[in-house]
Amino acid sequence: MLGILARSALAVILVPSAYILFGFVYRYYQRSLKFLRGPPSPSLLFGNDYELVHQEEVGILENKWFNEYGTAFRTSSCYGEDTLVIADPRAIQYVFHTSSYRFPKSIDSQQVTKMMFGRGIVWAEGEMHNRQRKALNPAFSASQLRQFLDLFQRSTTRLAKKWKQEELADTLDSGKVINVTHWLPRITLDVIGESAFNYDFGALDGRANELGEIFKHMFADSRLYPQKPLILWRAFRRSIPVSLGNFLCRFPTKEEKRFKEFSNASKKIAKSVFDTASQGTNGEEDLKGSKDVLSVLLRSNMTADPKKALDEDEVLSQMATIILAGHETTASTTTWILYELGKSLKDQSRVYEEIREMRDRIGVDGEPTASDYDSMPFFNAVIKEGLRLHPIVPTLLRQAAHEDVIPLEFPVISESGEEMSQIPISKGQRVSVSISVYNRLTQVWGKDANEWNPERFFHETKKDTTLGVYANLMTFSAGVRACIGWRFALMELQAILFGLLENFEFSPGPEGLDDIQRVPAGLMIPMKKGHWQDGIQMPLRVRVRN
Ligand code: HEM
Repeated sequence: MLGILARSALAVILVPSAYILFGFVYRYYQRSLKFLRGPPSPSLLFGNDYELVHQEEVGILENKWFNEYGTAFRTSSCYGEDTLVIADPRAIQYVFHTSSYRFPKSIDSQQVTKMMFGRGIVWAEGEMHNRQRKALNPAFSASQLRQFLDLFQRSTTRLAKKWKQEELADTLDSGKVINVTHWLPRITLDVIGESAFNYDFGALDGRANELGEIFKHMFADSRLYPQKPLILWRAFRRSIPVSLGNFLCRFPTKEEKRFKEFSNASKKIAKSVFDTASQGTNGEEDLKGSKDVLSVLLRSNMTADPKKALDEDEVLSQMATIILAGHETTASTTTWILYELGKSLKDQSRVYEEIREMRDRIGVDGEPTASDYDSMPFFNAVIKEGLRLHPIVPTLLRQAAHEDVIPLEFPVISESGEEMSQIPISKGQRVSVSISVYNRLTQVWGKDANEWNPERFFHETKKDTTLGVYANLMTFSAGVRACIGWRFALMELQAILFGLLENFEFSPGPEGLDDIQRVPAGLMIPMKKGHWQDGIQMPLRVRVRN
């Protein structure tokens, strides 16, 4: 009996150890990028992974390494795996535009996105992704989005009113320091509730709701500075056969349970709206007047070839996806733009001048149209510059579906001193695409690429390689799975920024803004140096304009 137990225990220890050892050897010889230069690996077990996810601010290490090794280099990952890190424009164009689905998301990204969003568009790959994207496209067309403009403007007016009546009532002249990250996600959550499925989260009114509670600090609590065992566990799950790794995802870690809770809660809300919408007796007729994303999706689903229509779980997963992808992203981007304008009062005044001119043109009670916003040159240059310097998804992970050769615009020097203008990779190679570094490449954006300078968009030179969906930036990603909501986000940013900057002036509080850090938590979130226990922070002095 003891013999059987001892042998079983030995097997439990030996089989995974042998597997890990085999993985080390296999990866070392088969998927090696040792011909490329890169930083030394500080640990056999963790490679550079631990220091990368524990850096104080997003991109510090990557920037240092790009300066040292060029726009493509190698880092070591857990268990001896090599990762190819790229910020080279042609390489990114090849991976995202040219190769279509040949560089799917890495296994670990897929595992985490499934926990967060279910079987929705962010998780789907290949043909399934193509089918889901086609079903969602009509809901994000330019004409459809123009109908949301009034919602963006109404919500901004409500926030401005709230600040004037509650936060700033007794401080009309001097203003008051407000943590804007407390407010902006509330307005974007309300906007996404109404635009995605005609649902009132009541976040701006401070109404408690299950989703809001789960979401509070979700990224900071679950993705910020993961402990060593968690890093090893995730790396183990991605390096075993996919079906086994996916099976292990049924036993989520404490952090991952938050993602699952979020996904379940948002699907629960979407389900009630979905049931009401799909129980209408007249089907398509009942949905005709509704312009929210869910109604448009259900309408296109009813007319689609049944083989291509989305099933109920897929529809609900899209809603969970849109709630998350569509609210925190826009709120954070607005936060970073206000931060930059708080530091550069000269630029803020210039934007305000444009707003005043627009106000004179449209009258006191008028609201700008989409083309009015687009006609404000400096205002839009500020938005582009904010998106460039602060891409809130700083890195995307991909994995080669086949053996391949990635071309480079800026050749790199190999370990043996040769110039390389392309990089051969094996099937399964992990590729980490650094959006934050590409967006600051001096070769693309000029010598002052690390500085805030919206003017650069007035003197743009033709780029050798064009990328992304907007302003040659990678902030909304690129290619077949670029952000489907980029036009939505842009219009929402324009409406919120116009409304807030017309009513308020933003400046640094007494403690200044030097301590604000861009903390890596999957998304790039602002926190105060030495005050991480206080959560997400962007304290700005807000003064009502006379
Ligand atoms: C400033 C705001 C935003 C930024 C910076 C942003 C950024 C991104 C990025 C980088 C991706 C690619 C993710 C990946 O490949 O893993 C993405 C995808 C996506 N985004 Fe956005 N996003 C923003 C706003 C929005 C909004 C407002 C919505 C919806 C209302 C939205 C919906 C989506 C969806 C559904 C995808 C998945 C697309 C696909 O895989 O085909 N995003 N976004």
